[in-house]
Amino acid sequence: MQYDYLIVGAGTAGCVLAARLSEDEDATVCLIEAGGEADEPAISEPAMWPMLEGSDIDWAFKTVPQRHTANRIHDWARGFVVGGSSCINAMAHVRGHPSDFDGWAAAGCEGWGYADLMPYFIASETSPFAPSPYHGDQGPIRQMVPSDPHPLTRCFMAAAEEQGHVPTREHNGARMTGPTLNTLVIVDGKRQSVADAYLTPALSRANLTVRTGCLVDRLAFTGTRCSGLHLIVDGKPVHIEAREGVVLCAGVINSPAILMRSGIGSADELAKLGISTRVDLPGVGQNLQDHLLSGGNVYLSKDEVPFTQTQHSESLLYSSRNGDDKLAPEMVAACVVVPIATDAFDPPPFGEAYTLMFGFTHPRSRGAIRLRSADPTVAPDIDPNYLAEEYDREIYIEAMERTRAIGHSQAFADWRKEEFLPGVELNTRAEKLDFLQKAAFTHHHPVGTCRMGSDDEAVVDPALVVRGTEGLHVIDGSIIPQATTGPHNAAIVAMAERKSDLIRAQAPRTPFDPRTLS
Ligand SMILES: Cc1cc2nc3c(=O)[nH]c(=O)nc-3n(C[C@H](O)[C@H](O)[C@H](O)COP(=O)(O)OP(=O)(O)OC[C@H]3O[C@@H](n4cnc5c(N)ncnc54)[C@H](O)[C@@H]3O)c2cc1C
Repeated sequence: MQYDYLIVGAGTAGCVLAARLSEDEDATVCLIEAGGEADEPAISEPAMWPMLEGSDIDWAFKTVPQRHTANRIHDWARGFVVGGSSCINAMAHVRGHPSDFDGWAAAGCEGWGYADLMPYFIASETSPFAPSPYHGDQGPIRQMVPSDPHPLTRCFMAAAEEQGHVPTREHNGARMTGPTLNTLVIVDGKRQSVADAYLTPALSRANLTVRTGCLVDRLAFTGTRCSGLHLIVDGKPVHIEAREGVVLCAGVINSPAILMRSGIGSADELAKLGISTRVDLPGVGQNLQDHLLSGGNVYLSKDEVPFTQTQHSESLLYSSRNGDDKLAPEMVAACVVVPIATDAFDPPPFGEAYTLMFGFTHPRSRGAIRLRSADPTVAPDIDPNYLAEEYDREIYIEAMERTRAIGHSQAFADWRKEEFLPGVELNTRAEKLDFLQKAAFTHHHPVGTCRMGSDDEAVVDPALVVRGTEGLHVIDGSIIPQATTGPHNAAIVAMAERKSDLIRAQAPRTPFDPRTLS
């Protein structure tokens, strides 16, 4: 079997690539996915997303015990289905702060600054905020803002304002900082995955093939050129060839794992597993970083809490220490209309409590993905190294204190019966940290393990080609050099759009910064 392009992974990035590359009728494209079709009905029900964790469409990864979170093992969900993690995520559409992308560009990722990506953010969306220089109204990703917000959502935004946070119209426009309603990827009450938005409309093209149930083991090479893939299909090895190139879109855990199984990684580490080195690239799998949330600041409610009309979390508050929106906000808080706690605590029953979740946006701790075996069915070691850096611990404590102040505000007086978690005075720094170590959980935003850059440690260059190879591209959350302020789905879509232009040798869209208009 031979195609022009092989795309590994039908997740957020893979669906965009498959749709864009197959626009060229002369190019044959095969999209290869380990999971199955997205036929689980709960995928499209926005309120059901927490139930998808641990289900058949989740890879259900686990971290190694985390030294700085009470030696707890953290569950890491990742979509194992056409649509990937966009089928199981919380549907929040947050681009990130302009300085996130400008920081990447300044660090050697030429072409990936805010102005470079803005035309792609705009082209990828149909926004309720259009017309606006910040937004588009013709793109595949259709968004909404809750029209009848949950009563606790309204309280949260009023309480944040009471605490001095100036409201903002939306998170993806002129100012990110401040309480506002979440922009959500929900259409007519149903989740719109990136597969729904990009892949489904392209499926009738004769030059596009989607193969599900195919686990990519490793890459095939002719010299330094990546020329195909070795797959496992129904337990049997299958080889498939690429004339033009292979695009890895297998996500933050599996893209580096596939590279390492193919001999691209640290020569020393590969040798320990009996894998011969093709390219000695020690950066593969390194630079793992993730946003931590906390479950949390939980309150017992005076009245029964109504069930969500969307996905339980209709508002977000990004905030910074100095209130200056020119810099990326360091903290995030959200009002979730159900009780949320880790297994270190017994949460109150549904309907009787709500949660103010909080976290920090720019972790400095770095971890790694490491292969445990050359066998593709063995999950790698996942070590995010949570809270290893002092800055992360300090900002986490600050985020908790600021969020508790919001929770104790007058605006919540009609709902707040009592604080359930932490629920007691945490006086010393050690007490606060002890609580957070037990309450920490992932915000589901790991990135960084095939970092792009121009330096020797980078895995891909700014064209997103794996260093030391030809015809081998990576585009997914793994290439992000530093986490953005928000979740990453919107940024990965925009980056995948731009990468599609690069692969097709089309000139990238003209950079545009709407801030220069005001
Ligand atoms: C529970 C949860 C909630 C989240 N909430 C939000 C949110 O509200 N907003 C937001 O912006 N982001 C959110 N995210 C994060 C966001 O969904 C991800 O950052 C994004 O989808 C990642 O895209 P990707 O292309 O990097 O990888 P993925 O979408 O994970 O795609 C990778 C694909 O590759 C396939 N694959 C992997 N290995 C192989 C292999 N060896 N062979 C074949 N196929 C393979 C996988 O099955 C998968 O389909 C959330 C994530 C989760 C899990």
